[in-house]
Amino acid sequence: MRRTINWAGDAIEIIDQRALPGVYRTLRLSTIDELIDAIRTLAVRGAPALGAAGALGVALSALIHDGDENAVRADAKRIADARPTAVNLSWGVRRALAFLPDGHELVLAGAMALLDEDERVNRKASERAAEFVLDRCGRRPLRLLTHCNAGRLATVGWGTALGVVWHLRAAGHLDHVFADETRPLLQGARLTAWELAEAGVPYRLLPDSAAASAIARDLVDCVVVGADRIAANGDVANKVGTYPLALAAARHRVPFVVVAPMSTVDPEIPDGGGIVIEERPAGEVTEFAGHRVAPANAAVFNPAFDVTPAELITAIVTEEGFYPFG
Ligand SMILES: CSC[C@H]1O[C@H](OP(=O)(O)O)[C@H](O)[C@@H]1O
Repeated sequence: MRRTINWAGDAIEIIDQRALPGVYRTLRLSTIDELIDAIRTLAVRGAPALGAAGALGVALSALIHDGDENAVRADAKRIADARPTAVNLSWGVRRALAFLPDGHELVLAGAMALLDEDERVNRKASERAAEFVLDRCGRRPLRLLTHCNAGRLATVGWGTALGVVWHLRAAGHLDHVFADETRPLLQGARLTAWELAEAGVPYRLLPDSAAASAIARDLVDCVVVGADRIAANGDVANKVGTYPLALAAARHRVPFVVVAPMSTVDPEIPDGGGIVIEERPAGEVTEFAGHRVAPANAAVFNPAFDVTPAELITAIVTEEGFYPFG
């Protein structure tokens, strides 16, 4: 299956996620400005995919600026600053920068190693999470609820939360998936539903505001989501709307499981209070499909993420085990 992001000779190639589900197209990003625009407009998105974008961005800059390390480091900072919440973006930039003194070829090799590692790590983390879900919920056809898109489109390949779906489906233990549409950019309706349909997995799309009712009405066996930054104490930043899901799951004793690679853990941040939450443009809320749905100049609160406290999370599952360790 095609990677969500890859190197293509002298440019970065991505699946343009803004166009899905209606149009499947790829974009070639040949400049740093094109890459930064793709990150900011969510043509490429999702923490692990952003890690790959950061690493490949440094490789592209090293190719463009051939030996001018200061120019590459300036580009690297611009790339890392493109979106503040997912730790993977700056992590991917740092991983590639470590090879800068060795020249472009080795920077690219370092970036490609990160891409190769991503799918392996996601398969391991999601396999571990699927086993946890079966142990907790029973080895029977399960009804999962997920939020936003934490599938292969959010990673280089395979996915994190949706990686659990692939494992459970293969084992015969999946009934269906409830997919939150995930306003305002509709990653659930546009991307998760598209991935599930492509894979032939039964799903039901729901408004975010209906998710707590689905849980309250005993329609959900387990909530499984991804993450963008995990603080040292296990507080999790993820797409806005995750925190209320965790509240509803806790109230109704439904397991709430976070699946993420260790690269999404930020040990430098002691708790969720230190995670920078990206604020996005008002137009994402006041317009829908190009039509204004609110009064002109309406004041808007549009955080792209929220923080779920560790005490509301049943398990954070990584390729290395259950975080926090010990
Ligand atoms: C597997 S990371 C996916 C994670 O990233 C998404 O945010 P965005 O679409 O803004 O990049 C969302 O928080 C997902 O859970």
